[in-house]
Amino acid sequence: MALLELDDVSKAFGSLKAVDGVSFKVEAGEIFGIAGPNGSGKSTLFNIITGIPFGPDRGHIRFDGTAINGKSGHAIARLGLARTFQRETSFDGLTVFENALIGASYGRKEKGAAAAAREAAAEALEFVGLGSVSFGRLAGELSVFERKCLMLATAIAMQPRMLLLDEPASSLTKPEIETSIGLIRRTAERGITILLIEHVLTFLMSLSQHLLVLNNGRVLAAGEPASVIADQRVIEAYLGTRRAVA
Ligand SMILES: Nc1ncnc2c1ncn2[C@@H]1O[C@H](COP(=O)(O)OP(=O)(O)OP(=O)(O)O)[C@@H](O)[C@H]1O
Repeated sequence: MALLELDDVSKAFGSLKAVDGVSFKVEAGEIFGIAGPNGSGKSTLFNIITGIPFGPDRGHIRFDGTAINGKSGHAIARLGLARTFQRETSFDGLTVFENALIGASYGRKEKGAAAAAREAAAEALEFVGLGSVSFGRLAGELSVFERKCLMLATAIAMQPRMLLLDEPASSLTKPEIETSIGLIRRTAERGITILLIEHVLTFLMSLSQHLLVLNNGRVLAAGEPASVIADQRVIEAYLGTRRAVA
């Protein structure tokens, strides 16, 4: 059984069909990439999967067999589905550690939860390379790359089964993108299934086992990444020219 399954999912804003009859499955343990031109519906798709800030108008979404469409964002997160955002989001007036602790504390109610949350926050920050600045820096003082790492750490500290990453490479330099690729690969090696939206095609190609391309809210092509980017419809709609693929 797939970990995440979308069946004929749609979301409209007035007459604009932002996501239009999208179906796909993500298997446990894989990195599944989603590409598409600006405005093709990628972020809306993440919004309706996570219920933040809204669910789909129609269609079915199942996470590990449980129907999640119509559930609140909190309920979906508690099932083990975490996300990051396209823009770096953090509580800028709190320390790096306090930010990660918010993620780590989420939904924990067991005995010793506070200590376990602190341990999870510290481990996640160490994992993304922010261990040394946990207490000495406010989130608002971090660079764009560090803020993206903090978002990732906060999500990992929630100990999710699946992580939705919205354009993790945007605004990063080439060396930062390389570091980010390694980090996402190692996140998957922790057993976290990853659904990844990205514009940077090389980023998607080097990470994804499956690739899906959206255009005008619909699935244009899906499957093994090399064959998807060689698809003439994808080249025309998303990349513009054959040269852009190389
Ligand atoms: N809350 C909203 N209200 C109205 N229209 C919206 C809303 N959110 C998205 N849209 C529209 O839905 C379409 C899909 O937007 P979406 O942000 O999902 O695309 P995207 O593929 O993520 O684009 P980008 O790569 O530029 O982030 C766009 O036309 C956008 O303007």
